[in-house]
Amino acid sequence: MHTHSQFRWLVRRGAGVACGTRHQIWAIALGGRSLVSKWFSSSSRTAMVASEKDFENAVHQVKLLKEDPGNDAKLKLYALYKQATEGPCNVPKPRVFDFLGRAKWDAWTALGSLPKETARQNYVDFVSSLRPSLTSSSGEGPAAHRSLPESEDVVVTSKDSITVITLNRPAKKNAITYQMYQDITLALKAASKDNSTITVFTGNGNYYSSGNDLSNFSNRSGSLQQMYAESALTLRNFVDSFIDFPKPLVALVNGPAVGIAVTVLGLFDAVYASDRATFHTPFSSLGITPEGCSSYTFPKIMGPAKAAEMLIFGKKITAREACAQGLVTEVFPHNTFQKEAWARLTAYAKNPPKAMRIGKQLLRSFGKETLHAVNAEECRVLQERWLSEECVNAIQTFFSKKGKL
Ligand SMILES: CCCCC/C=C/C(=O)SCCNC(=O)CCNC(=O)[C@H](O)C(C)(C)COP(=O)(O)OP(=O)(O)OC[C@H]1O[C@@H](n2cnc3c(N)ncnc32)[C@H](O)[C@@H]1OP(=O)(O)O
Repeated sequence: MHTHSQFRWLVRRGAGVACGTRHQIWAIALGGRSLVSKWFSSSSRTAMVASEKDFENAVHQVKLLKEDPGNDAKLKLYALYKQATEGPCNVPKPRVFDFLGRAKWDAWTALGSLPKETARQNYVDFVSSLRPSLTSSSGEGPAAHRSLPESEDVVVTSKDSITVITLNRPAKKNAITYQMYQDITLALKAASKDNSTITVFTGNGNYYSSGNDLSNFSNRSGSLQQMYAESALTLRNFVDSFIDFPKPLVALVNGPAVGIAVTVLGLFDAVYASDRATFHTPFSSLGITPEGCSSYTFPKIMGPAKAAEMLIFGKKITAREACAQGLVTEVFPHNTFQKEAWARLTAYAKNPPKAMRIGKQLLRSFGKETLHAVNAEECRVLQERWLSEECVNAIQTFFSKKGKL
């Protein structure tokens, strides 16, 4: 049996505007029914119908809000979410002193019999009207020595027309937290629009990354199903941002790489590795399954047998083996790795940026639809695996210090 304390999820930021209970973390000043009616009379005219995916994405975007959008907006989001997912208000009116409950109930009730599809579309439209404040931490424009101001764990800098995204949790071997998935997604979105020519990924310290932070699956209240659904969506958006990245994307693998830090390498345009790097995807021993589109890219890159050895049997390979199998572009001696790799990148970054971008498009765009489908399926399967006894036991074993790789 799983207990909630085993799985309490570490969410550092306010999270779901969409969920009724989470709204209670906001001190909502009373909006009143007339104000609520005004919102909906203006937005219910929309004729388009948002897809489930658009809606899920909008819900996810709201969780990434960097700024409080204000009480009116939060009530509007709440009401539209409830209408889109449950239909017309179906709960009793809260008591008079339950101000917050009343405000929410009023907002939802004011939507009357608005169809679910229309509410979904209005939610998506409204979220996109909030967008400027959603991405404020990773701002666009010239990439002159900027970093994500709120994130110490994912640092974005700029050098010689190259945007560098550095995983910066060396004490934890650059394990990727739930927040870091979101920060990286935002950093890639920003890098795709800034004036850099190439984007580079690397790690600070002796590890490139130990993959998913295994404490992402601990200490969270709420239902497991909801937590895993949110995680699957976050993962899907994270991987989508690699699939869709429009400029040359290069990994500088400075040390061992584990799990998702390895799998997404199949979506990079070049992978330069130190000879101290190793590549390990211990999914089966963790009771989970491949992600990062590796179930598709790895067999294509290295052939099905070598891919199975890594992804199913969890064989750890050296940088030289990874190079021989086509996952790594070139290996450098550790002592000269930074110097040699950066000399190469600085020279490449002087190429005409449009030509590089269009060249990448030609190489990659035809497989994109398949990659998105693979990503969706891998996330769906993982969502089920996270609930499995095999996975729960593996994570417990890691934290009881018996189960190191
Ligand atoms: C939500 C989306 C999910 C996406 C699905 C992704 C799947 C994956 O990525 S699967 C791969 C997950 N990663 C692992 O299983 C690696 C687990 N870590 C280890 O086995 C070892 O830590 C090591 C081999 C990577 C390094 O061993 P060692 O050199 O002996 O260093 P320590 O174990 O002492 O590590 C120092 C410190 O860092 C913590 N830590 C390292 N990796 C992780 C991690 N992945 N998650 C959480 N914490 C990690 C480790 O616990 C130590 O912490 P302290 O004891 O507090 O110092």
